[in-house]
Amino acid sequence: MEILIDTVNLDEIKKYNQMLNLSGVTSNPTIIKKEGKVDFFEHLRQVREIIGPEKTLHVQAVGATAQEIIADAHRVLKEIDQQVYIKIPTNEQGLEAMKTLKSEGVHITATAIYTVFQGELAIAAGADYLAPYYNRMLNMNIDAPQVIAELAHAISLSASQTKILAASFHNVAQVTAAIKNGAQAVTIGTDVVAAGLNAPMIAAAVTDFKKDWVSLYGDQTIADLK
Ligand SMILES: O=C(CO)[C@@H](O)[C@H](O)[C@H](O)[C@H](O)COP(=O)(O)O
Repeated sequence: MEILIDTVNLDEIKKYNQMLNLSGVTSNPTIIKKEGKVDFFEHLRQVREIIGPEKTLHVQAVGATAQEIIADAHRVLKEIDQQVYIKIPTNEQGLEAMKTLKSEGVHITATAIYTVFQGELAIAAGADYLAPYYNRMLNMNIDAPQVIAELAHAISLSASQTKILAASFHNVAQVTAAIKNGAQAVTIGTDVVAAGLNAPMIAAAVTDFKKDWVSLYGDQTIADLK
C-alpha cells in the first residue's frame, strides 16, 4: 500500500515524511495556492529535496491543449527532475498528451477521474497512476467505492501496471473504503491524517495507560528502570 501526502507545505512534508512511511507527495494548482505565490520550480525542488529521489512527486500540468500540456511537462521535468509524475486531467486534450508523453517514457498520473470510462481510457493510454476523486464523486452522487472497484478489476483484466492513486478525501472512512475497494495508493490531506490520529479516544487510552504505569513505577520510563 502506498500512502502519499496531498500538500506542498514544506513543514508538513517534513513532519509527515518523518512520521509515516510516505511513498510520495501530490500537488495541484489549488494545493500550491495555499502556500501563496511561491517560486514554483524552486518550491517543488525543495519538496524533492525533503522526500528524496526514491519517492514519487506528482505535479499537475495546467495547459489547455495537448501541445500546451506536453510543453508544461517538458518544462517541469527540466526544472525539477526527470522522475516527476506529470498529472494530467483525463479529458480529450489530456489523453492526447498522455499518449505522446508516454511514448517519451514520461511518468503519468491521470487525474480528475470521476468515471470508470475515464479510468479505462487512461489505463489504455499507459498512465502509471489513476487519480479518482473520492469525495468529489460522492458530491456528484457517483458511487465512488464502485468506481474504484471497477477500475481495479479493469486493471487486473488487462494485466496493466497502472495503479489507482485515490484522491480527494475528506475523512478517514473514505480513505479506508478506497483501499478496501482496490486502490493501491491514496493521497491524503494533512487535515485528514491529523483527524485520524488525534481522536480524543486515542489520547484517552494513552493517558489511562500512563496513569496505571505511574501508579506502579512513578515518572520513570521503561528505559529508566533500574
Ligand atoms: O489528484 C491528486 C493526486 O494525483 C490530488 O492532488 C487531487 O488533485 C486532490 O486530492 C483533489 O483535487 C482535492 O480535491 P478536493 O479536496 O478539493 O475535493
